[in-house]
Amino acid sequence: MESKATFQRVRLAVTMGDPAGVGPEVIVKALQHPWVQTACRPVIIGDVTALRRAMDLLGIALPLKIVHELHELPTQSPEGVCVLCRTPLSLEDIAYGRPSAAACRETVQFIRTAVGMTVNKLADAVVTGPIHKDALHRHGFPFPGHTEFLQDLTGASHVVMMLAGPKLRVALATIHCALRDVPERITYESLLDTLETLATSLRRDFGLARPKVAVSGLNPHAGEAGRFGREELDVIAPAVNRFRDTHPWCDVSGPHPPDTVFFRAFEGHFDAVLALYHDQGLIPLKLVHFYEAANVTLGLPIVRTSVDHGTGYDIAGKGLAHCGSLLFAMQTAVTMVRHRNAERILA
Ligand SMILES: NC(=O)C1=CN([C@@H]2O[C@H](COP(=O)(O)OP(=O)(O)OC[C@H]3O[C@@H](n4cnc5c(N)ncnc54)[C@H](O)[C@@H]3O)[C@@H](O)[C@H]2O)C=CC1
Ligand SMILES: NCC(=O)COP(=O)(O)O
Repeated sequence: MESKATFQRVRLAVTMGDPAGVGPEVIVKALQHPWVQTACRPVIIGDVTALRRAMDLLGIALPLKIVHELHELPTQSPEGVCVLCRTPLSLEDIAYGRPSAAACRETVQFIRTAVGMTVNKLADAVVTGPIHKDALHRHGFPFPGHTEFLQDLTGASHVVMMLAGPKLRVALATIHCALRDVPERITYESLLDTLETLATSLRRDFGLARPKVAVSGLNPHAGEAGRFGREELDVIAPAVNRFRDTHPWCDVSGPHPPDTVFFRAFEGHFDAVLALYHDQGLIPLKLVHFYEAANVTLGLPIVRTSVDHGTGYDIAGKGLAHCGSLLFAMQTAVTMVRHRNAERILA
């Protein structure tokens, strides 16, 4: 029989991501970490050929417990690493940096399977490895990325992308769109929706009873009283004021000058910054936390975290990829699951 501590390990459905990228390598490296052995029970959902190739590359021999169907998943911690691999790919299918149609098809199935497992309580959270968006799109994947695919799979009404590191959390008001489309996408209503999802998650998933959220401005110096742009006066400040009035439990402020708000958050003044577009938020985040940050989808009925990096085709197969982001993504998922469980018990 398993000890109580083992029984309470959080079950993570970890997708490999693109087998032609760094996903398999970072998984093999992360699985060796002592924290993984004690705090969680990962099931790797991916391709066993790619996993074995990564182990050979790194000179790391992990005992594998390979299953092909969900009903074969062990109900207790198995000896070795549990891998769910439905259709093994050939080495030709997964040449580094050259994802085939078969690999792209499987990559999407990994995500679908992990979400299904979590929705059906066979896992407590999904942790995703990196996918190559352009490769998947070329093979018919209709979503911009995981975030929108997971929203569709779970029927969530509103989701927000947040990247979280040890000292800085950055949520995004817009995600994958051209810079020229950003201003028109930042509306009073969209900001209120994003703040609602962000603040609710900081409270529920991260245990912050009164989260401090800073909203960034869009223009230099947050518009300098309208001289460098009017979005702050016309849209952002009214939304922040409205949210503050209706959510006394959230300490929301802004719009702040974008050039200093991330530094202030890094110094501990805020729990999260709401950035208005992808690179406004992710450049500072990755500058300070690239090897130790997770991407988190807020607003889903399930917990989902991810690595913060992409497929790294330029280094795939060289053994250079750092596994810190995957480890942090797994740790963040465990933290979120524990907070959600505690809330359920208290409710
Ligand atoms: N979580 C996900 O699924 C993500 C997927 N992507 C996708 O990945 C693809 C490639 O995107 P890029 O912009 O080139 O970003 P990338 O993160 O793959 O690579 C950027 C740079 O970081 C390095 N790098 C990446 N992962 C690393 C690791 N674990 N350790 C050390 N260095 C690492 C690469 O060698 C490269 O120099 C794109 O299709 C993009 O959409 C990008 C970010 C996240
Ligand atoms: N820049 C973050 C990113 O591209 C990850 O997107 P997603 O696949 O998690 O939606």
